[in-house]
Amino acid sequence: MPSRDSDIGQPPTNDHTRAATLTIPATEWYRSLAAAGLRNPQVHGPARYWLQVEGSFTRALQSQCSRSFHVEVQHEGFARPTREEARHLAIPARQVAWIREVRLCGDGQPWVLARTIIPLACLEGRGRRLRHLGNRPLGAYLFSNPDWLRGPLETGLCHRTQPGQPELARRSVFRFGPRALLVGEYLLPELYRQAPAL
Ligand SMILES: C=C(O[C@@H]1C=C(C(=O)O)C=C[C@H]1O)C(=O)O
Repeated sequence: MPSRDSDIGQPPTNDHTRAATLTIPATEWYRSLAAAGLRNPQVHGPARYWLQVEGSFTRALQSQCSRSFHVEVQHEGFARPTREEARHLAIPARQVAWIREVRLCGDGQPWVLARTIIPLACLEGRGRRLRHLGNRPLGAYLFSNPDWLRGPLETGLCHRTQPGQPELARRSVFRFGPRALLVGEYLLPELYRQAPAL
């Protein structure tokens, strides 16, 4: 079912700066790349590798960098997920979650915008660390613990309101027993319009 992402804490979209284009637009999610491809064949272009890469996305981005990789936190804190996100995670619609929005930057440039919804149940015990990641990539936490398992990857088509905003996205739920968190990764054109990935 198509859904809308929230724009929690984002700068106004009529601000014609690069910062304003680095926001997450409303996105429709599809269960497969093929299903999204019927709507937008771009998913079969140079972005395809990034929409499907398995394992740590951070690792994949790091191997594409020639100089450096870093994470820039945009917003982090307790807030309400969108209704669709809450439904997807099977949490009560009004319950707050820890919401983390970051830019994943390669060679000094933003390549990916990421939005992660971390329900309260994930923040207990060792999960307390999830509130204190700062500029350390979430992937390092998730992939250092083999108990966290990723569910199927969905493909997202974004409704851009400005050039330079992400057009294509991917997301998946990570589960550890009864705990589940939702990671969305929105690809900026700078990532896949450069030299072809692997
Ligand atoms: C989930 C991963 O973590 C990456 C790091 C993120 C963060 O630090 O917030 C968010 C999305 C990811 O692409 C990964 O590396 O696969």
